[in-house]
Amino acid sequence: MYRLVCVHCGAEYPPDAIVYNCEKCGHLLAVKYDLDEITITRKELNQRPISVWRYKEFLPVRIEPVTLQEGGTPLYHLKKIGEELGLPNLYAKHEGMNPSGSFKDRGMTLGVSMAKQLGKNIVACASTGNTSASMAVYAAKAGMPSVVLLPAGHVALGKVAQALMHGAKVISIRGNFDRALEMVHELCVSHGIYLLNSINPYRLEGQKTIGFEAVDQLGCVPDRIVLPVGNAGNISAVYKGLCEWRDVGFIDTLPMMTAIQAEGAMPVVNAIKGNLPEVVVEQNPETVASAIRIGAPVNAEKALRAIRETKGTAESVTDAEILAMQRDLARYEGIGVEPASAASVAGIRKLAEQGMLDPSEKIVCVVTGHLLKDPETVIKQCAPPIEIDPTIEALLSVL
Ligand SMILES: Cc1ncc(COP(=O)(O)O)c(C=O)c1O
Ligand SMILES: N[C@@H](CCOP(=O)(O)O)C(=O)O
Repeated sequence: MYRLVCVHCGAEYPPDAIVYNCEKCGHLLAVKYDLDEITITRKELNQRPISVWRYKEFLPVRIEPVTLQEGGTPLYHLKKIGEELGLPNLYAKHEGMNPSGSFKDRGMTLGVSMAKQLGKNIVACASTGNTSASMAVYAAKAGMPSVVLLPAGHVALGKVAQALMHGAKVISIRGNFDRALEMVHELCVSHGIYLLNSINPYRLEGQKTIGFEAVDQLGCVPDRIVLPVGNAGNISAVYKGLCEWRDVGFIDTLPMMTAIQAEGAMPVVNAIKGNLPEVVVEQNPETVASAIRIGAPVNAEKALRAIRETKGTAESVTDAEILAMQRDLARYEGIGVEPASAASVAGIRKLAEQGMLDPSEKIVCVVTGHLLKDPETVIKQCAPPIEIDPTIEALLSVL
Protein backbone atom coordinates (compact mmCIF):
# COMPACT_ATOMS: atom_id res chain seq x y z
CA MET A 1 0.00 0.00 0.00
CA TYR A 2 0.96 3.62 -0.35
CA ARG A 3 -0.26 7.08 0.62
CA LEU A 4 0.52 10.65 -0.38
CA VAL A 5 2.72 12.63 1.99
CA CYS A 6 3.59 16.33 1.94
CA VAL A 7 7.33 16.71 1.30
CA HIS A 8 7.43 19.72 3.63
CA CYS A 9 5.13 19.20 6.63
CA GLY A 10 4.49 15.45 6.37
CA ALA A 11 0.67 15.75 6.22
CA GLU A 12 -0.84 12.57 4.78
CA TYR A 13 -3.52 12.01 2.14
CA PRO A 14 -5.20 8.80 0.97
CA PRO A 15 -3.87 7.15 -2.19
CA ASP A 16 -6.92 7.98 -4.31
CA ALA A 17 -6.92 11.71 -3.40
CA ILE A 18 -6.46 13.95 -6.44
CA VAL A 19 -4.43 16.65 -4.77
CA TYR A 20 -1.24 18.29 -6.03
CA ASN A 21 -0.44 20.66 -3.17
CA CYS A 22 -0.67 20.07 0.55
CA GLU A 23 -3.87 21.57 1.91
CA LYS A 24 -2.02 22.56 5.10
CA CYS A 25 1.17 24.20 3.78
CA GLY A 26 0.87 24.32 -0.03
CA HIS A 27 3.97 22.24 -0.75
CA LEU A 28 4.12 19.23 -3.08
CA LEU A 29 3.21 15.65 -2.26
CA ALA A 30 5.13 12.42 -2.75
CA VAL A 31 4.06 8.79 -2.88
CA LYS A 32 5.08 6.91 0.26
CA TYR A 33 5.01 3.11 0.26
CA ASP A 34 4.83 0.64 3.11
CA LEU A 35 8.25 -0.65 2.14
CA ASP A 36 8.08 -3.61 4.51
CA GLU A 37 5.28 -4.97 2.31
CA ILE A 38 7.64 -5.18 -0.67
CA THR A 39 9.01 -8.70 -0.54
CA ILE A 40 10.41 -9.10 -4.06
CA THR A 41 14.19 -9.59 -4.22
CA ARG A 42 16.62 -7.89 -6.59
CA LYS A 43 17.43 -11.27 -8.07
CA GLU A 44 13.77 -11.79 -8.94
CA LEU A 45 13.53 -8.29 -10.43
CA ASN A 46 16.62 -8.92 -12.56
CA GLN A 47 14.95 -11.88 -14.23
CA ARG A 48 12.40 -9.55 -15.86
CA PRO A 49 13.06 -7.53 -19.04
CA ILE A 50 14.58 -4.15 -18.25
CA SER A 51 11.88 -1.46 -18.46
CA VAL A 52 9.93 0.87 -16.19
CA TRP A 53 7.59 -2.01 -15.38
CA ARG A 54 10.38 -4.31 -14.19
CA TYR A 55 10.03 -2.31 -10.95
CA LYS A 56 6.25 -2.46 -10.60
CA GLU A 57 6.36 -3.33 -6.89
CA PHE A 58 7.85 0.17 -6.35
CA LEU A 59 5.11 1.85 -8.40
CA PRO A 60 1.51 2.79 -7.49
CA VAL A 61 -0.32 1.49 -10.59
CA ARG A 62 -2.74 -1.34 -9.82
CA ILE A 63 -4.42 -1.67 -13.26
CA GLU A 64 -3.09 -2.84 -16.64
CA PRO A 65 -0.75 0.08 -17.47
CA VAL A 66 -0.87 2.29 -20.54
CA THR A 67 2.53 1.40 -21.92
CA LEU A 68 4.64 1.68 -25.09
CA GLN A 69 7.68 -0.17 -23.72
CA GLU A 70 9.40 2.76 -22.07
CA GLY A 71 12.66 2.53 -20.16
CA GLY A 72 15.36 -0.07 -20.71
CA THR A 73 17.44 2.69 -22.33
CA PRO A 74 21.11 2.09 -23.14
CA LEU A 75 23.92 2.94 -20.76
CA TYR A 76 26.87 3.91 -22.97
CA HIS A 77 30.50 4.06 -21.89
CA LEU A 78 31.81 7.52 -22.92
CA LYS A 79 35.23 6.20 -23.80
CA LYS A 80 36.66 9.11 -25.78
CA ILE A 81 35.17 11.96 -23.77
CA GLY A 82 36.11 10.10 -20.59
CA GLU A 83 39.72 9.78 -21.83
CA GLU A 84 39.85 13.49 -22.62
CA LEU A 85 38.64 14.33 -19.11
CA GLY A 86 40.69 11.71 -17.28
CA LEU A 87 37.50 9.91 -16.24
CA PRO A 88 37.73 6.26 -17.33
CA ASN A 89 34.36 5.40 -15.76
CA LEU A 90 32.13 7.96 -17.45
CA TYR A 91 28.75 6.77 -18.77
CA ALA A 92 25.70 8.27 -20.47
CA LYS A 93 22.22 6.89 -19.97
CA HIS A 94 20.47 7.75 -23.23
CA GLU A 95 16.90 8.63 -22.36
CA GLY A 96 16.38 9.85 -25.90
CA MET A 97 15.86 6.18 -26.77
CA ASN A 98 12.41 6.14 -25.13
CA PRO A 99 9.26 5.90 -27.33
CA SER A 100 8.74 9.66 -27.74
CA GLY A 101 12.45 10.44 -27.48
CA SER A 102 12.78 11.63 -23.89
CA PHE A 103 12.74 10.49 -20.25
CA LYS A 104 9.26 11.96 -19.87
CA ASP A 105 7.85 8.68 -21.20
CA ARG A 106 8.79 6.98 -17.96
CA GLY A 107 6.65 9.52 -16.16
CA MET A 108 3.79 9.53 -18.63
CA THR A 109 3.29 5.76 -18.66
CA LEU A 110 2.68 6.21 -14.92
CA GLY A 111 0.76 9.48 -15.16
CA VAL A 112 -1.69 8.35 -17.84
CA SER A 113 -2.12 4.94 -16.19
CA MET A 114 -2.93 6.71 -12.91
CA ALA A 115 -5.40 8.99 -14.71
CA LYS A 116 -7.21 5.81 -15.79
CA GLN A 117 -6.93 4.23 -12.35
CA LEU A 118 -8.38 7.37 -10.74
CA GLY A 119 -11.21 7.63 -13.29
CA LYS A 120 -9.97 10.83 -14.96
CA ASN A 121 -10.48 11.19 -18.69
CA ILE A 122 -8.83 14.45 -19.80
CA VAL A 123 -5.17 15.25 -19.19
CA ALA A 124 -3.23 18.52 -19.47
CA CYS A 125 0.22 19.99 -18.98
CA ALA A 126 2.39 23.03 -19.56
CA SER A 127 5.60 22.26 -21.34
CA THR A 128 8.91 23.40 -22.75
CA GLY A 129 8.23 20.61 -25.25
CA ASN A 130 9.07 17.09 -24.11
CA THR A 131 6.38 16.76 -21.46
CA SER A 132 3.76 17.75 -24.05
CA ALA A 133 5.11 15.38 -26.70
CA SER A 134 5.13 12.50 -24.27
CA MET A 135 1.74 13.27 -22.77
CA ALA A 136 0.20 13.49 -26.26
CA VAL A 137 1.67 10.07 -27.13
CA TYR A 138 0.38 8.31 -24.01
CA ALA A 139 -3.00 10.08 -24.10
CA ALA A 140 -3.37 8.90 -27.71
CA LYS A 141 -2.57 5.34 -26.64
CA ALA A 142 -5.15 5.59 -23.83
CA GLY A 143 -7.77 7.25 -26.07
CA MET A 144 -7.91 10.36 -23.84
CA PRO A 145 -8.14 13.99 -24.99
CA SER A 146 -5.11 16.06 -24.00
CA VAL A 147 -4.45 19.80 -23.65
CA VAL A 148 -1.00 21.36 -23.87
CA LEU A 149 0.14 24.91 -23.00
CA LEU A 150 3.45 25.98 -24.55
CA PRO A 151 5.55 29.16 -24.18
CA ALA A 152 5.04 30.74 -27.62
CA GLY A 153 8.15 30.73 -29.82
CA HIS A 154 10.30 28.81 -27.34
CA VAL A 155 9.61 25.16 -28.04
CA ALA A 156 11.79 23.07 -30.35
CA LEU A 157 10.17 22.06 -33.63
CA GLY A 158 10.27 18.28 -33.19
CA LYS A 159 8.41 18.49 -29.89
CA VAL A 160 5.62 20.72 -31.24
CA ALA A 161 5.32 18.37 -34.21
CA GLN A 162 4.86 15.40 -31.87
CA ALA A 163 2.19 17.08 -29.72
CA LEU A 164 0.24 18.12 -32.82
CA MET A 165 0.53 14.80 -34.64
CA HIS A 166 -0.51 12.73 -31.64
CA GLY A 167 -3.66 14.80 -31.35
CA ALA A 168 -3.21 17.13 -28.37
CA LYS A 169 -4.99 20.47 -28.32
CA VAL A 170 -1.91 22.72 -28.47
CA ILE A 171 -2.15 26.27 -27.12
CA SER A 172 0.71 28.79 -27.29
CA ILE A 173 0.90 31.25 -24.41
CA ARG A 174 2.52 34.67 -24.85
CA GLY A 175 4.53 34.14 -21.70
CA ASN A 176 7.19 31.78 -20.41
CA PHE A 177 6.93 28.17 -19.19
CA ASP A 178 6.58 29.20 -15.54
CA ARG A 179 3.46 31.25 -16.37
CA ALA A 180 2.05 28.45 -18.54
CA LEU A 181 2.43 26.06 -15.60
CA GLU A 182 0.58 28.41 -13.26
CA MET A 183 -2.23 28.68 -15.79
CA VAL A 184 -2.62 24.96 -16.47
CA HIS A 185 -2.50 24.26 -12.74
CA GLU A 186 -5.38 26.66 -12.17
CA LEU A 187 -7.31 25.22 -15.11
CA CYS A 188 -6.91 21.64 -13.88
CA VAL A 189 -7.89 22.37 -10.29
CA SER A 190 -10.94 24.39 -11.28
CA HIS A 191 -12.15 22.07 -14.08
CA GLY A 192 -11.31 18.58 -12.83
CA ILE A 193 -8.74 17.94 -15.59
CA TYR A 194 -5.88 15.65 -14.62
CA LEU A 195 -2.60 17.57 -14.41
CA LEU A 196 0.44 15.73 -15.71
CA ASN A 197 3.29 18.08 -14.93
CA SER A 198 5.90 17.04 -12.43
CA ILE A 199 3.83 18.42 -9.55
CA ASN A 200 1.82 15.23 -10.08
CA PRO A 201 3.41 12.85 -7.56
CA TYR A 202 2.57 9.72 -9.55
CA ARG A 203 4.28 10.87 -12.73
CA LEU A 204 7.60 11.22 -10.94
CA GLU A 205 7.34 7.64 -9.70
CA GLY A 206 7.98 6.48 -13.27
CA GLN A 207 11.01 8.73 -13.61
CA LYS A 208 12.69 7.29 -10.54
CA THR A 209 13.30 4.08 -12.53
CA ILE A 210 16.19 5.83 -14.32
CA GLY A 211 18.18 5.36 -11.10
CA PHE A 212 17.10 1.72 -10.69
CA GLU A 213 18.17 0.94 -14.24
CA ALA A 214 21.50 2.75 -13.88
CA VAL A 215 22.32 0.61 -10.83
CA ASP A 216 21.18 -2.59 -12.56
CA GLN A 217 23.11 -1.85 -15.76
CA LEU A 218 26.30 -0.73 -14.04
CA GLY A 219 26.15 -3.62 -11.59
CA CYS A 220 26.73 -1.23 -8.67
CA VAL A 221 25.66 2.17 -7.36
CA PRO A 222 27.38 4.91 -9.37
CA ASP A 223 29.41 7.36 -7.29
CA ARG A 224 27.66 10.22 -9.04
CA ILE A 225 24.49 10.71 -11.10
CA VAL A 226 24.42 13.90 -13.14
CA LEU A 227 21.23 15.43 -14.50
CA PRO A 228 20.31 18.53 -16.45
CA VAL A 229 17.87 20.41 -14.25
CA GLY A 230 14.88 22.53 -15.25
CA ASN A 231 11.76 22.07 -13.13
CA ALA A 232 13.87 19.74 -10.95
CA GLY A 233 11.43 16.81 -10.98
CA ASN A 234 13.80 14.28 -12.47
CA ILE A 235 16.69 14.72 -10.04
CA SER A 236 14.22 14.55 -7.15
CA ALA A 237 12.61 11.41 -8.53
CA VAL A 238 15.88 9.54 -9.09
CA TYR A 239 17.00 10.39 -5.56
CA LYS A 240 13.66 9.28 -4.07
CA GLY A 241 13.82 5.93 -5.83
CA LEU A 242 17.35 5.22 -4.70
CA CYS A 243 16.45 6.14 -1.11
CA GLU A 244 13.68 3.52 -1.33
CA TRP A 245 16.16 0.95 -2.58
CA ARG A 246 18.49 1.82 0.29
CA ASP A 247 15.62 1.52 2.76
CA VAL A 248 14.65 -1.97 1.54
CA GLY A 249 18.32 -3.01 1.61
CA PHE A 250 18.86 -3.35 -2.17
CA ILE A 251 21.77 -0.88 -2.07
CA ASP A 252 23.87 0.53 0.74
CA THR A 253 25.15 3.83 -0.66
CA LEU A 254 23.64 6.74 -2.56
CA PRO A 255 25.24 8.53 -5.50
CA MET A 256 26.25 12.17 -5.23
CA MET A 257 23.32 13.85 -6.97
CA THR A 258 24.70 16.48 -9.31
CA ALA A 259 22.57 19.15 -10.98
CA ILE A 260 23.62 21.01 -14.11
CA GLN A 261 21.79 24.10 -15.31
CA ALA A 262 22.27 26.57 -18.14
CA GLU A 263 23.90 29.84 -17.13
CA GLY A 264 20.78 31.77 -18.18
CA ALA A 265 18.46 29.68 -15.99
CA MET A 266 20.28 28.55 -12.86
CA PRO A 267 18.19 29.08 -9.71
CA VAL A 268 19.15 25.67 -8.26
CA VAL A 269 22.86 26.28 -8.85
CA ASN A 270 22.59 29.70 -7.20
CA ALA A 271 20.83 28.20 -4.18
CA ILE A 272 23.47 25.47 -3.76
CA LYS A 273 26.44 27.77 -4.29
CA GLY A 274 24.93 30.50 -2.13
CA ASN A 275 23.88 28.00 0.55
CA LEU A 276 20.35 29.42 0.40
CA PRO A 277 17.42 27.64 2.09
CA GLU A 278 15.36 27.93 -1.11
CA VAL A 279 15.73 29.03 -4.71
CA VAL A 280 15.32 32.63 -5.78
CA VAL A 281 13.03 32.66 -8.82
CA GLU A 282 14.53 34.00 -12.07
CA GLN A 283 12.00 36.13 -13.94
CA ASN A 284 13.54 35.95 -17.42
CA PRO A 285 15.30 32.62 -17.91
CA GLU A 286 17.09 32.31 -21.25
CA THR A 287 19.13 29.54 -22.87
CA VAL A 288 19.57 27.70 -26.16
CA ALA A 289 18.61 24.58 -24.19
CA SER A 290 14.91 25.43 -24.38
CA ALA A 291 13.90 22.31 -22.40
CA ILE A 292 15.50 23.76 -19.25
CA ARG A 293 14.52 27.40 -19.81
CA ILE A 294 12.83 27.49 -16.40
CA GLY A 295 13.20 30.15 -13.72
CA ALA A 296 10.83 28.88 -11.01
CA PRO A 297 11.51 25.15 -10.57
CA VAL A 298 8.52 23.71 -8.73
CA ASN A 299 10.45 20.72 -7.36
CA ALA A 300 13.36 22.81 -6.07
CA GLU A 301 12.82 21.98 -2.40
CA LYS A 302 13.22 18.25 -3.09
CA ALA A 303 16.14 18.79 -5.47
CA LEU A 304 18.09 20.88 -2.96
CA ARG A 305 17.57 18.16 -0.38
CA ALA A 306 18.76 15.46 -2.81
CA ILE A 307 21.95 17.37 -3.63
CA ARG A 308 22.72 18.32 -0.03
CA GLU A 309 21.95 14.96 1.55
CA THR A 310 24.21 13.12 -0.89
CA LYS A 311 27.04 15.70 -0.78
CA GLY A 312 26.47 16.28 -4.46
CA THR A 313 26.90 19.55 -6.23
CA ALA A 314 25.41 21.92 -8.78
CA GLU A 315 27.14 23.71 -11.63
CA SER A 316 26.16 25.92 -14.53
CA VAL A 317 27.32 25.77 -18.14
CA THR A 318 27.17 28.36 -20.89
CA ASP A 319 25.20 27.85 -24.08
CA ALA A 320 28.52 27.57 -25.94
CA GLU A 321 29.67 24.79 -23.57
CA ILE A 322 26.35 22.98 -24.04
CA LEU A 323 26.54 23.12 -27.84
CA ALA A 324 30.21 22.07 -27.87
CA MET A 325 29.31 18.98 -25.84
CA GLN A 326 26.29 18.27 -28.07
CA ARG A 327 28.71 18.16 -31.05
CA ASP A 328 31.32 16.09 -29.18
CA LEU A 329 28.77 13.49 -28.10
CA ALA A 330 27.53 13.27 -31.69
CA ARG A 331 30.94 13.13 -33.39
CA TYR A 332 33.11 11.20 -30.94
CA GLU A 333 30.61 8.90 -29.23
CA GLY A 334 27.84 8.55 -31.85
CA ILE A 335 25.27 9.76 -29.33
CA GLY A 336 22.69 12.26 -30.59
CA VAL A 337 21.08 14.39 -27.90
CA GLU A 338 19.25 17.69 -27.67
CA PRO A 339 21.02 20.70 -26.08
CA ALA A 340 19.51 20.36 -22.57
CA SER A 341 20.71 16.76 -22.46
CA ALA A 342 24.26 17.68 -23.44
CA ALA A 343 24.28 20.00 -20.42
CA SER A 344 24.82 17.08 -18.02
CA VAL A 345 28.03 15.97 -19.75
CA ALA A 346 29.12 19.58 -20.33
CA GLY A 347 28.76 20.07 -16.58
CA ILE A 348 31.01 17.08 -15.94
CA ARG A 349 33.59 18.51 -18.34
CA LYS A 350 33.55 21.75 -16.36
CA LEU A 351 33.76 20.02 -12.96
CA ALA A 352 36.63 17.84 -14.22
CA GLU A 353 38.51 20.86 -15.54
CA GLN A 354 38.08 22.55 -12.15
CA GLY A 355 39.60 19.47 -10.49
CA MET A 356 36.37 18.79 -8.60
CA LEU A 357 36.11 15.09 -9.50
CA ASP A 358 37.99 12.02 -8.29
CA PRO A 359 39.24 10.28 -11.48
CA SER A 360 38.14 6.89 -10.15
CA GLU A 361 34.50 7.98 -9.83
CA LYS A 362 31.85 5.95 -11.64
CA ILE A 363 29.72 8.68 -13.17
CA VAL A 364 26.38 8.30 -14.92
CA CYS A 365 25.24 11.35 -16.90
CA VAL A 366 21.58 11.23 -17.80
CA VAL A 367 21.17 12.51 -21.36
CA THR A 368 17.51 13.27 -21.39
CA GLY A 369 16.27 13.76 -24.95
CA HIS A 370 17.04 12.85 -28.56
CA LEU A 371 18.96 14.98 -31.08
CA LEU A 372 15.98 15.10 -33.46
CA LYS A 373 13.84 16.91 -30.92
CA ASP A 374 15.49 20.19 -31.90
CA PRO A 375 16.60 19.98 -35.55
CA GLU A 376 16.85 23.76 -35.94
CA THR A 377 19.62 24.07 -33.34
CA VAL A 378 21.45 21.19 -35.03
CA ILE A 379 21.23 22.65 -38.52
CA LYS A 380 22.47 26.06 -37.31
CA GLN A 381 25.70 24.41 -36.08
CA CYS A 382 26.47 22.40 -39.22
CA ALA A 383 27.61 23.33 -42.72
CA PRO A 384 24.79 22.71 -45.23
CA PRO A 385 24.83 19.67 -47.54
CA ILE A 386 27.00 20.14 -50.65
CA GLU A 387 24.80 20.30 -53.76
CA ILE A 388 26.35 18.98 -57.02
CA ASP A 389 25.40 18.02 -60.57
CA PRO A 390 24.42 14.33 -60.89
CA THR A 391 27.80 13.16 -62.30
CA ILE A 392 30.63 11.05 -60.89
CA GLU A 393 33.12 13.82 -61.80
CA ALA A 394 31.18 16.33 -59.75
CA LEU A 395 30.99 13.85 -56.89
CA LEU A 396 34.74 13.17 -56.97
CA SER A 397 35.49 16.89 -57.13
CA VAL A 398 33.95 17.51 -53.71
CA LEU A 399 35.32 14.44 -51.87
C1 LIG B 1 15.41 17.19 -22.45
C2 LIG B 1 15.19 17.66 -21.05
N1 LIG B 1 16.23 17.61 -20.21
C3 LIG B 1 16.11 18.01 -18.94
C4 LIG B 1 14.90 18.49 -18.45
C5 LIG B 1 14.86 18.91 -17.03
O1 LIG B 1 14.15 17.99 -16.24
P1 LIG B 1 13.48 18.49 -14.90
O2 LIG B 1 12.46 19.52 -15.30
O3 LIG B 1 12.84 17.28 -14.35
O4 LIG B 1 14.54 19.07 -14.07
C6 LIG B 1 13.79 18.55 -19.30
C7 LIG B 1 12.49 19.06 -18.84
O5 LIG B 1 12.34 19.69 -17.86
C8 LIG B 1 13.94 18.10 -20.63
O6 LIG B 1 12.93 18.12 -21.47
N1 LIG C 1 11.27 20.17 -19.76
C1 LIG C 1 9.94 20.07 -19.32
C2 LIG C 1 9.47 21.21 -18.48
C3 LIG C 1 9.12 20.74 -17.13
O1 LIG C 1 8.03 19.92 -17.16
P1 LIG C 1 7.67 19.00 -15.91
O2 LIG C 1 6.27 18.60 -16.12
O3 LIG C 1 8.61 17.85 -15.91
O4 LIG C 1 7.83 19.83 -14.71
C4 LIG C 1 9.06 19.81 -20.52
O5 LIG C 1 9.46 18.98 -21.32
O6 LIG C 1 8.02 20.41 -20.66
